[in-house]
Amino acid sequence: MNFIEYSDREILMLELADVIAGQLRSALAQSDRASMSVPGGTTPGPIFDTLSGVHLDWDRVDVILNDERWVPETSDRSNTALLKRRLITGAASAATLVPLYTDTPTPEEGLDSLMPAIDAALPLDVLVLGMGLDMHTASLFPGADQLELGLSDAAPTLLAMRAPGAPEPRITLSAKALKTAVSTHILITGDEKRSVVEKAQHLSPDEAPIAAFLRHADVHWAP
Ligand SMILES: O=C(O)[C@H](O)[C@@H](O)[C@H](O)[C@H](O)COP(=O)(O)O
Repeated sequence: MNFIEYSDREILMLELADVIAGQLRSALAQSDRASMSVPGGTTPGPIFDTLSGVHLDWDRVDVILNDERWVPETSDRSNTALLKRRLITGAASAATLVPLYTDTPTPEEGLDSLMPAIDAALPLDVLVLGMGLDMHTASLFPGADQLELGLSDAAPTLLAMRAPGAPEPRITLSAKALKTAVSTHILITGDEKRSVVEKAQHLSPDEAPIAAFLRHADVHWAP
């Protein structure tokens, strides 16, 4: 992994937003459309705030979550609601948010209707991943029911995922779909996540799913 250390979180978020904007611009210079996949959770909000104000041809950009909790947008656990509030707004409101949730009781029932639009937006130009202290990324959790398939070369683009560490059922892009990205950034903060990512380098993806992405990733860290 290429580990990049910043003096504080504010600088990390501003600089990474700038890098991502540059990579989207280059992709748009070479192609009609560009695509980016981003995590939900608590860490990336400030990057979304900055990116949403950046001027680029957002109407040619597809944005896809890495994963979603199977909850409606009214829930404060909804990653879709987070993106609508903090990324798909301002200048970036012209971007297309490719849905990763539909109103069915289970993610398994939503897969078939969501998959075609995600497939159409692949391969990814830019991938941003988060990481949990249990070494999960996207909803590829250690011990998850579909982890083996989610990490395999035979994986479909999307999978439903249930895991002891996840409070609700999830839907996630597979490692194979996420790895289509030209550029991969892993965004982590705090001392605990730094030691976890260092440890993950020496583990296999079935123990530490983040390890599936480390080799070709820039890992961005601030205390
Ligand atoms: O929906 C999610 O939970 C995410 O996509 C997930 O993979 C997240 O990136 C990590 O859990 C880190 O989350 P924090 O940033 O909240 O620590």
